[in-house]
Amino acid sequence: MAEADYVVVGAGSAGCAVARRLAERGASVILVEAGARDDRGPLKNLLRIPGAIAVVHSTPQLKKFFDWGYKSVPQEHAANRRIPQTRGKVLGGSSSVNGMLFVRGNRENYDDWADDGCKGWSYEDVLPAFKRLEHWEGGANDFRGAGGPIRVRKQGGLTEAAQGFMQAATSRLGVPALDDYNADSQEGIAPVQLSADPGVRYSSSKGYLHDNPLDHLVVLTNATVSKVVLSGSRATGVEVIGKKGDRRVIRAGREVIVSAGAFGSPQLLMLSGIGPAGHLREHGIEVRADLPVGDNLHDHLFVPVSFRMDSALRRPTPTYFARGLARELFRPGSGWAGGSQFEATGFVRTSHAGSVPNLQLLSLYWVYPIPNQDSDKAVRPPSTKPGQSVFPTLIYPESRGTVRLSSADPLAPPLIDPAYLKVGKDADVLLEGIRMVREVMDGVGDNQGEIGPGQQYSDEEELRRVLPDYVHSVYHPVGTCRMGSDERAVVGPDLKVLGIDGLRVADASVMPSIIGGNTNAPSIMIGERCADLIRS
Ligand SMILES: Cc1cc2nc3c(=O)[nH]c(=O)nc-3n(C[C@H](O)[C@H](O)[C@H](O)COP(=O)(O)OP(=O)(O)OC[C@H]3O[C@@H](n4cnc5c(N)ncnc54)[C@H](O)[C@@H]3O)c2cc1C
Repeated sequence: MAEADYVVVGAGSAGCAVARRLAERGASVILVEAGARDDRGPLKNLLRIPGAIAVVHSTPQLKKFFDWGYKSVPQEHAANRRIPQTRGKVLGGSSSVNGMLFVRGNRENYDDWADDGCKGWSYEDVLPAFKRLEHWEGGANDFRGAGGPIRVRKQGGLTEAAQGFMQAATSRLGVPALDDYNADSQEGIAPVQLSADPGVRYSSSKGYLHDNPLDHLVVLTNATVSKVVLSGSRATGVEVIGKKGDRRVIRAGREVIVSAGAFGSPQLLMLSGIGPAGHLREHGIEVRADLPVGDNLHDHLFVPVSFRMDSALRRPTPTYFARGLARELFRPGSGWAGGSQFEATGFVRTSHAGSVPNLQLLSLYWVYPIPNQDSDKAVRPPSTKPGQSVFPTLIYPESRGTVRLSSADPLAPPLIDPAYLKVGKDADVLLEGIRMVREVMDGVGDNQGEIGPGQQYSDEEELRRVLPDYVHSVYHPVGTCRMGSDERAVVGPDLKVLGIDGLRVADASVMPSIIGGNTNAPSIMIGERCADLIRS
């Protein structure tokens, strides 16, 4: 029987960081991942070349190799849509398939966590981990780190369309042009920062596993953990199902760390008897700890507002993409596919903002499918001519949903209900965001008019009526194994599962409330912090 000091479940953003940092201290570690390797095989370039990810996401035949394939349950307040819940199922997890935007969030987010029962997670507490995980192209300073595993740089070569958006947003919204939104203040507009080198995605697996491999960090792929093995109230290992359906147990001498993500972690805890007692009994699962696992699911939402602009340059056609990718294969980092499709971002205030900006704006050289990506009737791409989209993004949703088991079968997908737009204020913020984007982009550069949602929806009430069809998930689910100190908590501030020894959760699922920005860097930070906590 295989055994290690620590068994880490899930080689995603957080899991790679925890496993690496524990192994660096000399501990034996087995990292168990349900997906395949990302550094071998004929498809590896699709994950390495930054711009290739757009091809993966728009080609179902390719996406199925790297994605769990989840969809939400029908969303009552979002036109009953089953909205895709894309999650990386590959080494690196979602950091291998994401948009590479590197954003820490607002410093107040972490102070709020600390005030909400998460002692040790204030901004001052988490800053050292954020600095340690990165290699920032600008070098180390009071806020940024150098020499860490994840390379971070600004997107270069911005199109004129993006520059026009940035200038108009700063002047019309009265916010500063920022040099670094991951430094002292987030409020303003700036080029995006990417977890990438020119031509190379810096997923968690690339930074923590492949760049400087450690012999005593054993990585198992194509191995799905079906439950945490408990002896009384102590976790002693995990049960793993191999590619051919074979089952075996891997023992953990010291601890099991679950880093299976905001859907995988609650599902695995529930399969192991840790979750809402009534729900577990419905599925015939013996209750080991009655905890609110799977509650508090929340996610960011955006609405693409797209404009026809020749200055956005890129053409969403297969030939254009094939040429761009071919060029990257021979000269990495030399063309548009060596970077991201996202160009600029910003954090601004709607009338609903409290003490921090509550709307993220994101620009990319791309026109989005209309009305959405999951509709059978979607027009994709709506134009083969160049265009720019600006996303007003709801970063502090008030709606809360759940993750539940559909079955006690560990290979069955969980029931994911983000309850999008359940709280009316979430729609109000998005509608105001659309209005702001239209004001910013009015007459900018060579803007030839709005393609989507379209000027036919200029009336506010009309736009409110169709909004449920136009919202997209940013794929930032969090909160389902909430960290805290009260009855809402699943893990304590030390990330230990309450009532169970030798078991921690470390990934986006522990966030008590979502941060104001993209969630990859914070998830890696949680992995780093978990390793710190185990040491102390
Ligand atoms: C399409 C997309 C675009 C995104 N764009 C951005 C972006 O540009 N910037 C940003 O900051 N964030 C982005 N995100 C979000 C960000 O990537 C995630 O928040 C982050 O990766 C979450 O990290 P995690 O460690 O919680 O989970 P994950 O990285 O998802 O890792 C979980 C891992 O656990 C594995 N796993 C699950 N269950 C089991 C099991 N039972 N047994 C074994 N292994 C298991 C999974 O296969 C996966 O590898 C995006 C996400 C997606 C999907």
